[in-house]
This record gives sequence, structure tokens and C-alpha cells, in this order.
Amino acid sequence: MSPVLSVNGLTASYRKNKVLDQVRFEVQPGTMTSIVGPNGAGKSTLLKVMLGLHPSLAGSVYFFGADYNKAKSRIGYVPQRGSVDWDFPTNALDVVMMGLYGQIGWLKWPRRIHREKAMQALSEMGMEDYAGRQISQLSGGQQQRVFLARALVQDAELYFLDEPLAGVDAATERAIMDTLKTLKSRGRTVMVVHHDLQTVEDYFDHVLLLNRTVIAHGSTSETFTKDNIFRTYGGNLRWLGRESG
Ligand SMILES: Nc1ncnc2c1ncn2[C@@H]1O[C@H](COP(=O)(O)OP(=O)(O)OP(=O)(O)O)[C@@H](O)[C@H]1O
Repeated sequence: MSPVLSVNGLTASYRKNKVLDQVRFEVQPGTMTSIVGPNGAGKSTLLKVMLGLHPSLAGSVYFFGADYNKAKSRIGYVPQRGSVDWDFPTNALDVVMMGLYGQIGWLKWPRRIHREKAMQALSEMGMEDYAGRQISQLSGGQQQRVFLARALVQDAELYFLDEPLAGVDAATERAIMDTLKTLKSRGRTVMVVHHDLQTVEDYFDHVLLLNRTVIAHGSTSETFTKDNIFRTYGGNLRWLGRESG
């Protein structure tokens, strides 16, 4: 099977500080991968560089065998909640509708069918009662659900989510994971920056262990080993609450 994502020697920096070095991996369709690594490992930067939001110094990225501009309508991205300006005056329904602009066309008015699709996605995330609510007046977990609804409605083939489970309660975590599993069951490919090492095995079939470069990548059962985790975190795992044995 040809990969949906192919990353070759990707290198990036902030000024002179190299934060990604020769990152190389491939992702197969229909997989659900967690990107795991310590704070500052370059996980968010990796997503941004792949999606053209931060420049690369070297390397290449191919989505479905093509570059980002050709593939972007097939890609969904849910950024870190903290990186979004939630004071922007818009309501939950409009945020979800933004996911449909590829289908509506910029500067065209959405039609009833688009509104219905957006409402359907909000209701799949249990957010239908908040459609008219300003996004600044939603809780963190509710904002995250709205973002997921936007990703759902976009109907992409490859999704990137940056810490979608950060700071959400157990019910929201379940709702988000159910949504991701549904996407996977529809053959979509999902990549998630994830911090909770305890749930990696339950939630994801693949894992990419990153610390400036790829430490290990593959199926969770083969790759998420004590050895690889130690190599990624430098042995400093106790504070993560994971037993070393
Ligand atoms: N806008 C920026 N300007 C300068 N340095 C940055 C910027 N964003 C990130 N960095 C640095 O780049 C490195 C990688 O950051 P990045 O946010 O990609 O890591 P991360 O693995 O996502 O971390 P975390 O788990 O803490 O979210 C860090 O050392 C960080 O301080």
C-alpha cells in the first residue's frame, strides 16, 4: 500500500535552535498513530512544518504522493487549543462551518445543507445546544469538542490533532476518542500528539516516539517498549507516573 504520509529528512529550527533533525517516517492509510515525546521534543513543530505553517531547513513531506498544496483539501488539522484566539467573535456553529469552506467555496454563502451538516457534527460531539454560543464562552473541553466537530465535517482523509485530550474531562476524552475511532473505521488516517503514556496502548495502533528526531516508529505492540520509551524520555519517567518495570 502506498503511504498517505511520507516524511524524509525533515529538519527545522527556530532561529539557530534546531528542534527537528532528519525526521523520517511513513504512515500507512487507516492507521491511528500517537506522536509521543517529552516537552519540547518538537511534536507540535513537526505538525506545523509538515503543514507548511513553519519553514523547514531541509527534507520533504508528501501527502498521498503529492506536496501539501495539492493535498490540503484531504487534510484536517486540529491545533493545540492554547494556540487559538478564542476571543475571536464567532459562535460554535460558524467554527464548524469553517471546516466546510473547501466544499462551500470561500466568499460564497453556506446553504441549508451546509448548516445541517455542521449541526449534525455538533450533535455527534454532544454540542448541539451550544451552536449559537460565542466560542469565548465555552469551557476548554467544549471548545475542544467544537474543534472535533469541525474536523468531522471537513471529511478529510488524513487528520492531525495536537493534544486533543489535554485538560479535558473523562466524558470529553471518551467522546473525542469515539470520534477518532469512527474516523479510523471509515478508513481515515489519524495522527495525534499525545501526552498520556498510560493510554497509548489502548488508544493507538501505531506510535511515533520523537525527541528532535524519530527514536522509534511502528506498531504500538512492537514499538512502545520500555527501552524505546526510556530512549525517548532519557530515562526520566517517574514524574510521568509510569512504572519503569
Ligand atoms: N515560536 C517559537 N519560537 C522559538 N522557539 C520555539 C517556538 N515554538 C517552539 N519552540 C521551541 O522548539 C522546541 C520544540 O517545541 P514544540 O512546541 O514543537 O515541542 P513539543 O514536543 O510540542 O512540546 P510540548 O510537549 O511541551 O507541547 C522547544 O524547545 C520550544 O521551546
